[in-house]
This record gives sequence, structure tokens and C-alpha cells, in this order.
Amino acid sequence: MTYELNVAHLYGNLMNTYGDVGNILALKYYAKQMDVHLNVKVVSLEEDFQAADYDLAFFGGGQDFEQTIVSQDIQTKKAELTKFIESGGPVLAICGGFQLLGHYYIGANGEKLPGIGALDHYTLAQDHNRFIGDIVIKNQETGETYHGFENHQGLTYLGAGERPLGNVVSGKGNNGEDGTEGAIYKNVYCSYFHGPILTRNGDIAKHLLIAALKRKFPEADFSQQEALPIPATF
Ligand SMILES: NC(=O)CC[C@H](N)C(=O)O
Repeated sequence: MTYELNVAHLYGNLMNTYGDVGNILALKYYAKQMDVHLNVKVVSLEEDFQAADYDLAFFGGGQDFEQTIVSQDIQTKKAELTKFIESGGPVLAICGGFQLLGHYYIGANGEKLPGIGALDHYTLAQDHNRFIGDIVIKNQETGETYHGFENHQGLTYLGAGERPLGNVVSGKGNNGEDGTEGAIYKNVYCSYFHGPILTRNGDIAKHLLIAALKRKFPEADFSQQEALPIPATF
């Protein structure tokens, strides 16, 4: 294949709830059609993440137990992850991963887990409740509709510079009250969707891959890749 991208699968052995690893398979599927080979490496506890080594990062969801462990270790990667994000590195973060890119997450037992604050949101706990079920949202900028399944107790509130991945058409979304779901900041896409999100919403896989390609190969023409049709799979 003509192009190669290096993908960091952050804490892939711990943050892998509800088949989130399927996002890696979906990325590979779309990348192949774009003439792109993906080198995927799990970057987990006590392993080094250097912004310069990667072109794309994926951070899946997890239970509170795994999130407690990851919230400590990720502090050692905070500077390089923030550098990657600030320099336009594309990231997909789902549920627990989404929460830990923000300032903090309050778990179901009331424990406060620090995030890395690379994005400006924070997550509070629900009172003995979870949002579980199918969800549909619409992205106002692209007009794209995304379908998924949410299962979270956290209530996330977006901060400065973040816009939602979409507005809730049906389901609960970030907090069940302000109609937002997920977040977009620079080339970071966050969502509460499992499913996994990319197998049902190939447009997001395409946005991530195109962003990574343009960032790594600024001189190349990716109009063919951008024209790749995305089948409706929900
Ligand atoms: N599915 C998940 O990643 C769950 C994240 C977090 N433990 C919550 O319940 O909100």
C-alpha cells in the first residue's frame, strides 16, 4: 500500500468495553480501501507514548475499576498526549476514554478520578442510575446522522473550545439535559457510543483517517480517498 499510518491503541488491554476494539478493525477496513496500511500498537501501563511516533490514537471505554488504574498511569502520558492533540493529531475516544481526556470523572462510588485535562470537559456521577440504550444524534456542521448504543453512568459537561459530536435526536447523550453528545476538539472525536461506533458510522472513520493522512503527508492529494463512499451500516 502507498501510505502507512502509526496508530496508538491507548490501554487497549484495559479499556476495551463492549467491543470497542472493533473500532480498530473498522479503521483497518476503511484504511485498506484508501490504500493505507495501519501499524497498530497497544500502548498501556508504564509504556511510553511519544507524540512524534504516532499519526492517530484510539482510546476505548472501560469500567470504573479499569478507569481507576488508567487514570493514574495516564498522568505520565499527559504532556505527550496533550502535545499530540494540540498539534492536530486525530484521536477517537469512547466513553471512559472520553471522560479521561477531560478534567476529571466521578465514579459510581463517588471517587474522583483525574483526567488529563487535554479537553475542557468534566464528568459527574449519576445517583444510582445509568444511561443505557440506543441513541441517534445529528452533527450540525456536516448534517451527518450517527447511530449507536450508550451505556454510562457519567454525566459529561463540555467546556471551552469543544463542540458536540452531535445533537441528540433520541437517547440521552452527554448528560441527559443539554442535548449534546460527545465532543469535537481540533481533530479529537469523543463519544459515548459503543457498538462499536466506527462500524456503524463509517463517516467518522473517514474523517479520522483523512485528518491523519493530510497531517502526515501535507503535499499529497487525497481527493480520491475523500471521495470514498461510506455505506449505511446501521
Ligand atoms: N462504557 C464505559 O466506558 C463506561 C465509562 C464509565 N465507567 C461510566 O460508567 O460512565
